[in-house]
Amino acid sequence: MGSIGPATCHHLYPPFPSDIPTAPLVSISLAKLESGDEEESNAFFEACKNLGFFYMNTEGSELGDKLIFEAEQLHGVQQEFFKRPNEEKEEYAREKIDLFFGYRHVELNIKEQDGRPKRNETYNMRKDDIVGNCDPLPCHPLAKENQALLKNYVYHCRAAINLMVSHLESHLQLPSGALAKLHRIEERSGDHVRFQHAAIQPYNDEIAKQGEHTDFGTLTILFNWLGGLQVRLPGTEDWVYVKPIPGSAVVNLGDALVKFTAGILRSNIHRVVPPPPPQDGQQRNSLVYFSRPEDGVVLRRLEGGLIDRQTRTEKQELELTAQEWTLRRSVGDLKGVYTHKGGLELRHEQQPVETK
Ligand SMILES: O=C(O)CCC(=O)C(=O)O
Ligand SMILES: [Fe+2]
Repeated sequence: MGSIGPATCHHLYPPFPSDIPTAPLVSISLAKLESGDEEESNAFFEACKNLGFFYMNTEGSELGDKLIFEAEQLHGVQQEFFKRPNEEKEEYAREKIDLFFGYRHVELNIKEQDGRPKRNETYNMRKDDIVGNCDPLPCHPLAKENQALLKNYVYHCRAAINLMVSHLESHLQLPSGALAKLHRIEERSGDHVRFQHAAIQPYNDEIAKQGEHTDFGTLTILFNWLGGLQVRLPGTEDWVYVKPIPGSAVVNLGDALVKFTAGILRSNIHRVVPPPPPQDGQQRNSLVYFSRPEDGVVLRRLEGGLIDRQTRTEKQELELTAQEWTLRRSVGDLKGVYTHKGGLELRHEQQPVETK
């Protein structure tokens, strides 16, 4: 026991404060899920129903070690990427290459030392390009140079996701493969790796509100080196920080799993705000793997197992394919928050700046 996993660079940043309330995420051991540990699997399912967020502790798992090692490497790549001149990054702007994949920035009302507006930035890299499912979109040279790393990272994230999906199938008493067959890696989907960058900025209520969201897809694997992620605790209006833990990823569930399970599982509302002091003088980068059902999969309740015991609502929900759902949620008419029980809560005032 107590084997030392790959080194992380959390210690290079000021520490996360010890005197603020934090979100009560349970920690689920990847190694125990891999070995089929029943108690751990139950704890995992409870977390998926109750908060929709948990830590995935990678300790003692070979797959986990690979994920940590690669996430640290990609963290270095993203830091280098965001330092590149704006004009260079903008060559891969989503406006130029794709509605959803590519580089995007949002200018803030505050300026860098050189007088240019500060920006929050994202770079979405499509899984299908990385694993070779289609003709790739143009991509930044740094992504090209790190193609092998990105590919390994995608496969390892997907291995962890497939494992979690198989535990979900068994708890939901669905036939083995019922969810997995909607998420085949060789099929086109909205899965992507995202580099994310937030400039040093003061807390702004308006911006914080605009960023409130649920993720659209299946499972999200997130690596954070600084605080800033907040979840709203179920049944309250309280936003609390998620403390980054070296050696653990944060995993959260997306809307697709809520739809498939008629609300058994939870995609919890969350947002990103500036890191809490003493981390507030730092630029913040996070690394996200979003998994989504295959493009053609219609998002609606599945048949069978525990799902059949869920009440059927009168309200006719829109039945869209995963691809339509993502586009309409991100750049179309369905922006807002998908709630656990109540369906889509539209927020028309929300800018299409944060796509999940
Ligand atoms: O940066 C983070 O910590 C979370 C990002 C997030 O929630 C998202 O991109 O959907
Ligand atoms: Fe998110």
